[in-house]
Amino acid sequence: MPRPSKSSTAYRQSRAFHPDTSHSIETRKSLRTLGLTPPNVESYELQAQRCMKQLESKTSPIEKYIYLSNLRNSNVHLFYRLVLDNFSTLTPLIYTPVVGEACLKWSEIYQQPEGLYLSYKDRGSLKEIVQNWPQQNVEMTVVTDGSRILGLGDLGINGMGIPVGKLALYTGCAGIRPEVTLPLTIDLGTNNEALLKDPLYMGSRRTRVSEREEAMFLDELMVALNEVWPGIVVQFEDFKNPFPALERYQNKYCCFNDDIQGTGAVILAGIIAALRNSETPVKDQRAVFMGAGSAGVGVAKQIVEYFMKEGLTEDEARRCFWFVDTKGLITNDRGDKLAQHKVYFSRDDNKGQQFKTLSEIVDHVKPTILMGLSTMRGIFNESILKKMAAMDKRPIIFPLSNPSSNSECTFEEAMKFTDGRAMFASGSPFPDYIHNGKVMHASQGNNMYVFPGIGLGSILCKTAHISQEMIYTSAVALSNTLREDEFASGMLYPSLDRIRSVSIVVAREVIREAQRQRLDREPSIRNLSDAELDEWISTKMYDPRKDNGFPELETREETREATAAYRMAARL
Ligand SMILES: NC(=O)C1=CN([C@@H]2O[C@H](COP(=O)(O)OP(=O)(O)OC[C@H]3O[C@@H](n4cnc5c(N)ncnc54)[C@H](O)[C@@H]3O)[C@@H](O)[C@H]2O)C=CC1
Ligand SMILES: CC(=O)C(=O)O
Ligand SMILES: [Mg+2]
Repeated sequence: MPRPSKSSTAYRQSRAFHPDTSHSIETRKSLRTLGLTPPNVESYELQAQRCMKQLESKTSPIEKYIYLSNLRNSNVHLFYRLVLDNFSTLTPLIYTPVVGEACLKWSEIYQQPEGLYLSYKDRGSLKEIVQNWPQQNVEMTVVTDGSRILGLGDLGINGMGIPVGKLALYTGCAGIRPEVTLPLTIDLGTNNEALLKDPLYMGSRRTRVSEREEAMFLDELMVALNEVWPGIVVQFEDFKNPFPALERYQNKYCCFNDDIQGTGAVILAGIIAALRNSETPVKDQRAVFMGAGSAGVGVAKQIVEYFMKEGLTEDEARRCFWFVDTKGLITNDRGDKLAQHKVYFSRDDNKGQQFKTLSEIVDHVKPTILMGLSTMRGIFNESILKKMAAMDKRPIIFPLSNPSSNSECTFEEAMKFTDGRAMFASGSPFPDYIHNGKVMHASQGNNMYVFPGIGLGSILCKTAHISQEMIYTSAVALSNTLREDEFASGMLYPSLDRIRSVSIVVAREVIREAQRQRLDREPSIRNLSDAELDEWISTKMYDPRKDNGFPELETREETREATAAYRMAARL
């Protein structure tokens, strides 16, 4: 992941160069931007103060989202510096939950493309269109078909907010340079009636293509991306049915599915931490999963792997899980044809009984772990939470659906109805809650803790593909970053304020696993110690605190070239 060289090409490729009030007079002179900004040279602190004031003046979350999008598009370095310095405050505005609202309103709030759109009617020419992207070098893309955006359903191309938000976190959390990231939305139609009728909707006005047509489209896309940018890391995001693509591509290209694998890894890390506080041994854990989709199954499979490492056979591990979907508990004799991904966890020990409601299922299973990946706000109601608290001293309760409006319960509900005993993690952030005079902090079990490090590690070691072992390793690495003081205060994940150092550890361990499996193609880092590797990784990370858009240049020729390029990029 090379930093842009000081040459003009790289600078022409940088996304958002605008005259910046932090540029020195010398820089302004050499850029010939003197006079194009107010005269004072400002410190970052002053710029940040103004930005935060403007942000605070916006009264609704969506207005704050729009403000921050405009800032990212007009002064990328200032935006990322602000994000890094105010991570916990700004992440909910650029990612979940507010990105959910942004996607719902995308047709109305649209101001700029934000990424690349490829339509079904473009098939046969995907490579040509991909080459229209103005950056020459792209190393990381997040692609969605918009068919399952968070828990909000099929939003068609309005799902673009998700690749944009995820890639902003790649830059914020893992220092992947913004100009090498590509938000990508494929427009394969939508089955969302309201969108099809909305005159402002900007996607194809057709229902979704068939699974087979989508598969063929993705085949062409993967070839196109890899021909234009060999080795590009592809993150699949928010596909309604993501399993076939993952199976087809995971050993062929450098790619992974965030909802299955990233979520699996991050929740495993939370479970590893929670089990340290549980009095129930691993072999006696019983997990009820509300929701049997890509995330639910991805999470459970990852935990099965962990339980096996803890000494259980695969069958013993698999039997610790009970899955619930819209039709109730998933059993072999329920009478419907199960989707392929549900078969592995389907129960055969229900003795002909069928269980429909979560309440019945909780009574039947007596779970120690309750996972929510169902998009069903409030399904972990007072009665369910009280049952969990009655059965276990420290019940593990993870309402993971996004955005907050879809969460199976809130932090407050979980604390109130379990008398503050639940070990809790949610997909979207929840405010602190005071229970019996003690401030309780909600852990956020969101894949944002791992995908940036997985992507960074994969890019840096130039892995041939992203193996399941690399994903599993990322979970263990994340769990190892939780400090004892954090754990003692009830947190299951490290503080988001040190997400960059967490991402370095995740990236390092991902690289180590790629090296063990000989998937890596960066021999120069094979013999580094962990400390040296961490240092090397950190030198490769974009740091907006050190980069305000224009480098110190050594020669007159470099300055002349970079100036010309800068002016072109800024359309000056
Ligand atoms: N915390 C995190 O990092 C992540 C959270 N998620 C969230 O998890 C949720 C699910 O995502 P996916 O599994 O990818 O979606 P999906 O569409 O593949 O699966 C949803 C599952 O929920 C079940 N479901 C829906 N309504 C139900 C009801 N009334 N009763 C019982 N089950 C019901 C469906 O049958 C399906 O099995 C979404 O809200 C998503 O935002 C997804 C990935 C990561
Ligand atoms: C976080 C995430 O990937 C989701 O909710 O889909
Ligand atoms: Mg997702």
